[in-house]
Amino acid sequence: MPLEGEYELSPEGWVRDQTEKILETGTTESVDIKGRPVILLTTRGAKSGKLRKVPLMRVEHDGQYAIVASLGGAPKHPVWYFNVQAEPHVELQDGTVTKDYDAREVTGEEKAVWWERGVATYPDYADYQEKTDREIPVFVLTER
Ligand SMILES: C[C@H](OP(=O)(O)OC[C@@H](O)[C@@H](O)[C@@H](O)Cn1c2nc(=O)[nH]c(=O)c-2cc2ccc(O)cc21)C(=O)N[C@@H](CCC(=O)N[C@@H](CCC(=O)O)C(=O)O)C(=O)O
Repeated sequence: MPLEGEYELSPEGWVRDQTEKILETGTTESVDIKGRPVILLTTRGAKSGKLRKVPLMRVEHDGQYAIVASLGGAPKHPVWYFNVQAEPHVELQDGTVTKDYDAREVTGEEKAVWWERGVATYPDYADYQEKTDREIPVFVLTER
């Protein structure tokens, strides 16, 4: 059951541009970061109830995805992290396909495995973790 409601795009210019391009072209393959693939996550705003669309790096394994709340190694979690904590039902678009997922924050050994997969997909994640004391959270998404 897809998430219903009006959505708002990021106020962050370059992110908004990439999100708009994905929406215009209908595929996440229309954008990339340093040649690495991107997915589009839709979350329910924890306060506004609005749908929030955020592009994230594509980290996939056997049909499951990881979403990494890196925010470039900033000291604070991205706002979408709190949205997903509040409402784990999210939508993820990969290419032209959008499906519903349940998000679960992972820790310990399970997180280590997914973190490696993330760094293998997008090496900058390792640099981001280096530059902050904040432990960068990871959610694993399982299709509903
Ligand atoms: C700027 C802020 O965005 P954010 O949710 O903190 O997310 C910051 C970034 O993570 C987000 O811009 C990502 O898309 C950036 N980003 C990545 N960010 C990552 O963290 N990890 C990635 O792997 C990643 C990859 C990526 C690839 C392409 C691209 O274009 C962007 C990429 C935002 O949208 N704020 C809104 C509010 C958003 C919101 O969810 N509001 C909640 C209220 C939340 C609250 O106040 O508690 C609501 O509606 O209820 C605003 O200020 O109006």
